[in-house]
Amino acid sequence: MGPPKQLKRAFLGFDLSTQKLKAVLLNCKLEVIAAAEVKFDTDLPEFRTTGGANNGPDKNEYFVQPVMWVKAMDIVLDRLVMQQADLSTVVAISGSGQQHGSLYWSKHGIKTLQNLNSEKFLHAQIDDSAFVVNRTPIWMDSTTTKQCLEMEMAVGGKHKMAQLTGSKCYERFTGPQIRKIYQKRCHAYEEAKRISLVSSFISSLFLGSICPIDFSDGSGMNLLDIRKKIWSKECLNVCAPDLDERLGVPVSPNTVVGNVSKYFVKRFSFSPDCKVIASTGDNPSALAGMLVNSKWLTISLGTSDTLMMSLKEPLNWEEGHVLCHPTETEQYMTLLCFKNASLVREGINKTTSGGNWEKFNEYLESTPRGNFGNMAVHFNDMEIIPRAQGVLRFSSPQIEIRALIEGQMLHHRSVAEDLGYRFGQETHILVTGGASVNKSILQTIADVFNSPVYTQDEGHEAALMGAAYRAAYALYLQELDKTGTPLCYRDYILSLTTNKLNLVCEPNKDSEQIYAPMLLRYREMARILADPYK
Ligand SMILES: Nc1ncnc2c1ncn2[C@@H]1O[C@H](COP(=O)(O)OP(=O)(O)O)[C@@H](O)[C@H]1O
Ligand SMILES: O=C(CO)[C@@H](O)[C@H](O)COP(=O)(O)O
Repeated sequence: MGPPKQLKRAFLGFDLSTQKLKAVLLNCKLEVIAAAEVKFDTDLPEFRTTGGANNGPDKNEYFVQPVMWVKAMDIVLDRLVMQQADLSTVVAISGSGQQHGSLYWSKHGIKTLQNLNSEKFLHAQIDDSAFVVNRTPIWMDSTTTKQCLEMEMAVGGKHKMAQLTGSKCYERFTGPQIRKIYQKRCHAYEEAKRISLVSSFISSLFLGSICPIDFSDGSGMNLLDIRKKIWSKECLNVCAPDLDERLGVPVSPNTVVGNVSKYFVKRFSFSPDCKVIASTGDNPSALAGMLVNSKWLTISLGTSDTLMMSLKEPLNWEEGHVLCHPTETEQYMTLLCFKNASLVREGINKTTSGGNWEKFNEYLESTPRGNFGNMAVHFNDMEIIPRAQGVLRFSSPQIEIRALIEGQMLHHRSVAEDLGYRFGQETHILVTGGASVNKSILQTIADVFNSPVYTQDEGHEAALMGAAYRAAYALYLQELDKTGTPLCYRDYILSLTTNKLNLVCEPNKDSEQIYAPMLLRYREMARILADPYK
């Protein structure tokens, strides 16, 4: 006799971020029982990505062929099966997707998705013909300045846009990107029957039909009224015609959107009762995976560096983003995103240390905090806040590396402080993402922010864990006796698992003394580089 049925329940989470597709299978105690990943640059070289993206012919143009993500899903599922993962025990699936990217489904693509043949790979069916745009814009793209201005002007200015949607128009946000496609490729826009975000695309694959967009990731589009949680008619009208029918109705991130499609039942032995939950953006998902209260500052060092906090009420920020919260659905979260992040660190690691992070850290640690006042700027790509491009470098590897890491963290702190954040010993910072394994970088964060830095014990990134946790919670809500009062997300997840936090670094005593004057100088440097237009 096997274990009782209840104990065999498993939750499956995906994270389709910039550089990889990751999958994790959790048991009923939310312990990891299998995990797999597909790295786009090396596992799918035929798509010729660098850091998960393709460069377009225009300056600051970035795209991805959506079939790469479909193929990655075939491979990651096979890799889970190769680890003997029993997918028949999965009771709920959810995902986390890089934010803002959009996929444009053809009529044929939607029909194919609804009638998948389980004898074949997904990518052999959901191929180029499933999408009317095969160079799908991703978050790194910043070629929509014109569309941003047009949209802001039409709704009454950038403050009005920010008040309504949580952000002024940003080039990578989906609304301006959709408008650009409508203007430049009008025929393709007309042929697009539905538009998915990367997150809702993940759930669509499992559902076998187009899945709605959730409020939280939907807040990264400049199209959603974040207070009413419906598409803003004003924004839709200034973006592109008949957009509401292409987007569908937005839903709560806790929504059970349906059962897994027959394709997965036949090909991977999923139970026909397995539920598909709306997926969300990777930053909201990271916040869901971190399980800390609203007093914590959370930082993700993925391809982008992001700073996030939970919020009870929306703020009216001039810069940065306010999104609907992914788990406390009446609440909000703040997000600051910096584009020149891991890929810049990786580039400098290659040129100074032959790609060896240990050597990189030796250089970093061989220089004193404050680096004799030397601070670098590495806005290789157009930075998001401020909108600035330009580089200031140093010749010795020791000075160069400390100037880079301190410069990046000073930049993050100065932008956050300009928006009203305050940091100090009472602030607690939890860090996740690929670069969070690097203790020397974490020590620099502790010093520059003058705050203790923690990591989670999971061994897997928060965005990925957040996807599987959210699947478990949405199912709990659905299964709950209608008369019962549900636990909130955090209490429910913490009733099944503990949040093991490791204190990794504490700030040195003289941190504030060293970095306060550097912060002032850094602000000035970033201001000089900032594009005068915005
Ligand atoms: N030891 C390390 N030190 C610093 N950065 C690292 C280290 N290991 C991995 N990284 C960085 O992590 C990044 C990938 O992070 P990840 O969170 O997986 O990205 P994403 O989720 O955006 O695909 C890489 O670009 C790499 O530079
Ligand atoms: O644009 C944003 C957030 O607004 C990025 O943070 C993307 O969501 C990509 O995330 P990572 O791949 O860096 O995690």
